[in-house]
Amino acid sequence: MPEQPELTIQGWGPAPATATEQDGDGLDGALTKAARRHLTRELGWTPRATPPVPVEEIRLAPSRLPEAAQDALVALLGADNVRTDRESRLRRAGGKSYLDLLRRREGDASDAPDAVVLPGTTEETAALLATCSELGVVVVPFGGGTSVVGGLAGVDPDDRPTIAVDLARMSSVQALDVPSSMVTVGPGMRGPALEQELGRQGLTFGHLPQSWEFATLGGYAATRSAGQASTGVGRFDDLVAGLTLATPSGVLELGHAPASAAGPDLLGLALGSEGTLGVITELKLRVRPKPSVCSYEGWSFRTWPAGLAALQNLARLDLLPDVVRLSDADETRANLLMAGGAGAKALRGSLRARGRGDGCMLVVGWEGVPDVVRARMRAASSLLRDGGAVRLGRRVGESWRSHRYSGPYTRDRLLDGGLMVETLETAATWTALPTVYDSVRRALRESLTRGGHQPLVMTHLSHGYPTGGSLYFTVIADRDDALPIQQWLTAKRAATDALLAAGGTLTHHHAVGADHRPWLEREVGPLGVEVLRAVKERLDPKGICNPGVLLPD
Ligand SMILES: Cc1cc2nc3c(=O)[nH]c(=O)nc-3n(C[C@H](O)[C@H](O)[C@H](O)COP(=O)(O)OP(=O)(O)OC[C@H]3O[C@@H](n4cnc5c(N)ncnc54)[C@H](O)[C@@H]3O)c2cc1C
Repeated sequence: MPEQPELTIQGWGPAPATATEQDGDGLDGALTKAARRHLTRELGWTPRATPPVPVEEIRLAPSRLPEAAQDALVALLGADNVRTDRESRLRRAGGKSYLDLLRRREGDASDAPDAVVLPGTTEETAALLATCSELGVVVVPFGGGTSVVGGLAGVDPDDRPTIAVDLARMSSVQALDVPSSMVTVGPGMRGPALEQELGRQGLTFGHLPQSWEFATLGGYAATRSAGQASTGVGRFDDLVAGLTLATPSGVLELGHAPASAAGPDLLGLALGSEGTLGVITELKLRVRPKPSVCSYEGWSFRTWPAGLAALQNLARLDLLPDVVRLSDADETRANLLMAGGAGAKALRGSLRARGRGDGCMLVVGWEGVPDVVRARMRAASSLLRDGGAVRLGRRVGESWRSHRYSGPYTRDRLLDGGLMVETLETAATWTALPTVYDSVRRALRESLTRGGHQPLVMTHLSHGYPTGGSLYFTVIADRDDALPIQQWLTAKRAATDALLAAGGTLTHHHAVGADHRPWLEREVGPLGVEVLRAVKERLDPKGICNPGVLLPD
């Protein structure tokens, strides 16, 4: 089993996230002077050190796992693979949403599992699920722990003991079928390790979400993730050729041939099942040759509607680049202020000189063989110019590419400095996108206005499709230190109601989890919920598989 770094308990990254106080306000230089000025002025925020409590002070209740149940699990998996120690339980407590981070930073680990178990094979996992079903022990599959929708909350209406099933022991490549461009992997494997193995054969998988360093392949399948290059390579669900799902009622092997007409697609039931039907124990994934050319560049539109119209036109003609990321004016300004340095200053100056203000930045990326990349770039560039865009060049594209995993590290520092920072996402048709954009921004601004100051709501469109795209909102506000959880819950409720009313989907790639499940019926209808419930009842009759997520109460 390859060693993979553990994710820190109270924030992001492999090292313990403790607030360092070099400049006295917890920010540790995470903001440029210009960005700091912008945030203090816009948000009415006073930078202040609000570090997390020391990890030793996080409150953890004693394990409720009965001794007989623990003995049964040890008999199945061996003592090393059944853990009830403090550190193992704390590391599997919840995910990495803003609410998760707030709780952990305040010293609350009430959502920690009673034990952590590590099965090594599909057979062991199936036996584990059957045993837990008999014993009435709730099972929460645990991949990388990067859920941002409360997917690991472990809430059980019957308050039964809960174990986290960590898939870390199943994290290697099991087979590589080069002629069929298919790799078989364990669900606990992470992207960097997979890319390293594939790279030796001149291959790549290419699924690159911002959580890439820590999230697992099983987690991507269970949540229907989308990576930054999904416009080109497809969503994670497009990349799954088959999988094995161990359930309390037996094992399902799904997806055999490259395509099939043998009835409805059961593979689709497992994708996005968020641990409610069982544990994904093996994945067959589509891979492709490593691109010989990767070309990233920046463009600028005068306005957000002009950018949307140009992307819609590219989508219609099947000319969307592999990576597409159009930032609105607020996100563009914030990114330029955050970038600092001579390059960003010069760029702002040049845009202003052309009378475009900061504009709306578009980052595009093309990958593949040189002739094809060149032809696609030429055709798309001509349409972007026709749509009013000016080319900013490769430096802008490469700068985005080299910083694309840094956001969550910066977020920890902003939380240390007294800010609220969270994201949410949706997708809508090209027709509905402008209304969804306006409605969600309005809802967030109205619900988070404090002391006459509105929050900063920054948006980008990424993940383009022929029929529409995904909108990703980042919200920054002065934190209400007295009621921080309530502050975000109010805003989240308002934004979710707004996006559904305007025609957006409940979630484009973060999944439903515990946080979105009250709205699932509005997305799939009452009959849709009943169908999902019926499937769960057949596969998991005792309701032990992650009961707190996906399906509404
Ligand atoms: C900073 C940050 C950036 C992010 N960026 C993106 C992004 O760009 N794109 C994106 O799509 N998502 C993103 N996410 C969300 C998150 O990374 C994804 O949802 C990811 O797919 C979760 O994978 P994981 O291995 O961490 O799963 P976990 O968080 O461990 O689990 C997520 C859910 O899946 C279930 N599960 C996990 N493994 C299995 C399994 N083997 N079998 C059955 N159920 C399982 C869990 O029970 C849980 O309900 C981001 C999250 C963070 C914190």
